[in-house]
Amino acid sequence: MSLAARIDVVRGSFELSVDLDVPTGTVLALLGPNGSGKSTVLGCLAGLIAPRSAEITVAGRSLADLAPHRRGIGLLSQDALLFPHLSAVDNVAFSPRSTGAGRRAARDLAHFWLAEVDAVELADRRPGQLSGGQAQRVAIARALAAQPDLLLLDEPFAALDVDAAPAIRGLLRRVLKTGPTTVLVTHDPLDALALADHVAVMNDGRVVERGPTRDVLSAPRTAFTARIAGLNLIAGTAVDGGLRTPSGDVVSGIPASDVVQGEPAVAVFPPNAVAVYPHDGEHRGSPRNTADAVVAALEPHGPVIRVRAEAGGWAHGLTADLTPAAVAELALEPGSAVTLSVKAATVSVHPAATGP
Ligand SMILES: Nc1ncnc2c1ncn2[C@@H]1O[C@H](COP(=O)(O)OP(=O)(O)OP(=O)(O)O)[C@@H](O)[C@H]1O
Repeated sequence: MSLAARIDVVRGSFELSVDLDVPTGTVLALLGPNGSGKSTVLGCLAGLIAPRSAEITVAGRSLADLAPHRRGIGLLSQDALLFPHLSAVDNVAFSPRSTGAGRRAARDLAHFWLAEVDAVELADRRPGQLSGGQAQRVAIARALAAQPDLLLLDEPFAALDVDAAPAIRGLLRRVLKTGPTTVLVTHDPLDALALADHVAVMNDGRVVERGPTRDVLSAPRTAFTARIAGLNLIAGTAVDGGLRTPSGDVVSGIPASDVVQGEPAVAVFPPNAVAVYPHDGEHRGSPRNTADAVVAALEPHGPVIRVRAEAGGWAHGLTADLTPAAVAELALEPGSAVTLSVKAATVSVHPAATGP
């Protein structure tokens, strides 16, 4: 059941215009910052937000003029939204019942889906007796028991605590392998990497980059996507063995096979590929990928400290991940003068995006 959608929406001063194609049985992640329009897209697909104009087809069936409950769409949001007065199994049985299944058949189906999400032992509990993670398991079973043609997931881990989220992510990964065509809204690139075949990166109501998840997130072609993916990105023009920035610096790296010299290109590397030295001139020996900079900010980032640098040339805005011990040893603080060094072997060079 493939999805093809072209959606135009106006909400106050916000205008959104996107088109999406999701092949049968695959997962598309809509990735983007707050307010980029991800939930608006889901709301239009589900029929909960009226677009200015929209063409939405699932398996060739046009949905745009159908009421929400006639669209064959399952929606899972951050909150499980179970019926509080029904047991878990009756919550799951509700959708097959409402599409005409007999009581017995609906219960059998509900037990099957509760087993699929490792929640059989929760069958007789009311939602008030479930943890957030348990309730979300039941909600996933309920969404899948309806056998939707299209499944919409709206930040399904956002309301879970850090211990529960990985288990539910793993569970969804398992059930979506053979599951319906799915659109997942998230602002977390990890969710996209774990669950989605393709990703569409949204900013300000537009898709700014799209493609296979791994390709987009490991080799972003726009600064915007690089920031979301947590990577450093330098734009310029491809030259032999790297790229030349607008200020004339050459950044050495390993060009991808589709890079054409003289064409716009981007150099991409992770923050842990950036070495930081005291600014003593010692490391100037390397002819390229070394730059003087000033520490602009230091922020904890999981187990490491992310250092953001300011510089006059190509190194402006770079981030480097250091251990707390290294930050202490270098006595880094905002304003510290440093030298940054990026090994060419860690820098990949790709063609720059030419548009969404
Ligand atoms: N009911 C509304 N009326 C007018 N504008 C709205 C309404 N709801 C949302 N918006 C605006 O639409 C834009 C997109 O919001 P949307 O919720 O789709 O973004 P999002 O990418 O899902 O963000 P988040 O990650 O914060 O959920 C925002 O600028 C928001 O202010």
